[in-house]
Amino acid sequence: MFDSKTLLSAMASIVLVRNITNEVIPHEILNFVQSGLHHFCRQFSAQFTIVIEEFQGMAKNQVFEAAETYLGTKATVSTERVKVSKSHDHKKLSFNIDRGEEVSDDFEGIRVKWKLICIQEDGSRIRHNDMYASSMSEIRSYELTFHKKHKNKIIDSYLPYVMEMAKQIKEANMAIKIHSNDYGCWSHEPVKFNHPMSFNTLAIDEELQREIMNDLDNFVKAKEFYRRTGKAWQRGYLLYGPPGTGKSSLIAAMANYLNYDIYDLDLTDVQDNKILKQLILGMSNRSILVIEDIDCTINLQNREEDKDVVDNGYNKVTLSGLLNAVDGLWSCCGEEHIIVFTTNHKDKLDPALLRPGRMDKQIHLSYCNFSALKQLVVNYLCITQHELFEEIEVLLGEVQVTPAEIAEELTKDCDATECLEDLIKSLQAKKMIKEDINNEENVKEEHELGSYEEGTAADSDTGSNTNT
Ligand SMILES: Nc1ncnc2c1ncn2[C@@H]1O[C@H](COP(=O)(O)OP(=O)(O)OP(=O)(O)O)[C@@H](O)[C@H]1O
Repeated sequence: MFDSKTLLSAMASIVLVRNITNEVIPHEILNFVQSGLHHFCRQFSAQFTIVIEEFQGMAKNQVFEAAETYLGTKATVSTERVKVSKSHDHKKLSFNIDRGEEVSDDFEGIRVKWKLICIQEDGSRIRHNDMYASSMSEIRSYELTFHKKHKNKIIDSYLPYVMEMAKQIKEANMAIKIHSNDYGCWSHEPVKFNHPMSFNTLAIDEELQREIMNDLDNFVKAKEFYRRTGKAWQRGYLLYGPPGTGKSSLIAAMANYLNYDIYDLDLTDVQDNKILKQLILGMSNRSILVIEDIDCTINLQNREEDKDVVDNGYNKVTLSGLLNAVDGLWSCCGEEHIIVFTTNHKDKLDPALLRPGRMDKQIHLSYCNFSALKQLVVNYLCITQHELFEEIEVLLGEVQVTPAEIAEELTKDCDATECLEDLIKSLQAKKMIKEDINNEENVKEEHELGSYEEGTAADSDTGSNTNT
């Protein structure tokens, strides 16, 4: 056996020979010999390697980007070293494999190996502990290695799978943004959408909630359906109901559920139809266009008035312009668009806006029922049961109260019982007002009826007199 001295001197000799070789033999010749050797060995190898470089000319290689994202989810499992980062735009931490690290993955029973290779422009490899390697001059690539016999499967199925998975991971990790329009274009710096409303906290009828969620699920999966039927991949929703019944809250829950950006369009700030079209074209895929209080938006009530609108030179967006932008030829330029109109007065809208195909789903958000109340109590008071529930349920059947009004009562700074007692008092007060109004109306009706009867009695008296 070797003693440690012999071993040390052997290693020192190897290093010396390597250094001398590196210095005496020019770099180009060394590279040539190395690659020749690799080529020779590859002929006898059962392995096949695909190289995925970071850049394709000046442009980023999308396969590299996808691999980077996809491998981030594998890195924490199968490597000993990972890089971690988080950008402002991301919801969660991102993991990446480090230089020279290897990650294995299994696809339909095939084992593949990924390795991140970093090479400096002079051709030397950078390892993860190369502290002084300049990142500016490094050329990165992934090597994907697997058994030769799986070549077709990896190219035809595995790589597309990696691309698709990366897309999904990216979309799920992107923070939602809310965009607003200003001077004819979307703001350059959209705001991070931090609205916490979700379908778990939204207080609406359970059945309605299930229906909406199913509708959204089906929409997201329906790419092939829209392609087959020749329709733009978009869906229109009309949310209508009194103020404070949760129209904006539902939009927030939809955006959070789908992880879609929101484009909040203020039509009063859009100068004409052309700009409106540009704004809609400027939306990204997988997003929700929101036009709130459509009934209050000037000049949109009636298509007949379009001519006057153009003439008055003030706000030139017309109903036809809006309808064209939303479902005309240009609407097909984007994908996965949801368009939401809200109104407190559905009856004021032009029927053209409501026709099937434009507003695929019309959702009535109404006053609070008992199931919605229970959700609000869970949200605000963190309780699911209370002895006062029975009384509240009866009162909710007798008065109309919006979720917003109830939320206000439940956010008062007191304990659960006090809050519910206050809520009962406010419901009783509403009930009394309603009864007073009803009484007044009854008295008025009786009075009118009395006058009418007196009048007809007088008429018939006169009539009989005349007849006689
Ligand atoms: N269905 C609901 N579930 C939970 N909270 C609700 C609901 N409806 C209203 N709220 C509460 O009331 C507030 C106002 O509701 P929201 O803005 O969603 O109503 P809206 O119907 O859009 O009103 P408006 O027509 O005035 O725009 C919300 O911030 C939320 O706190």
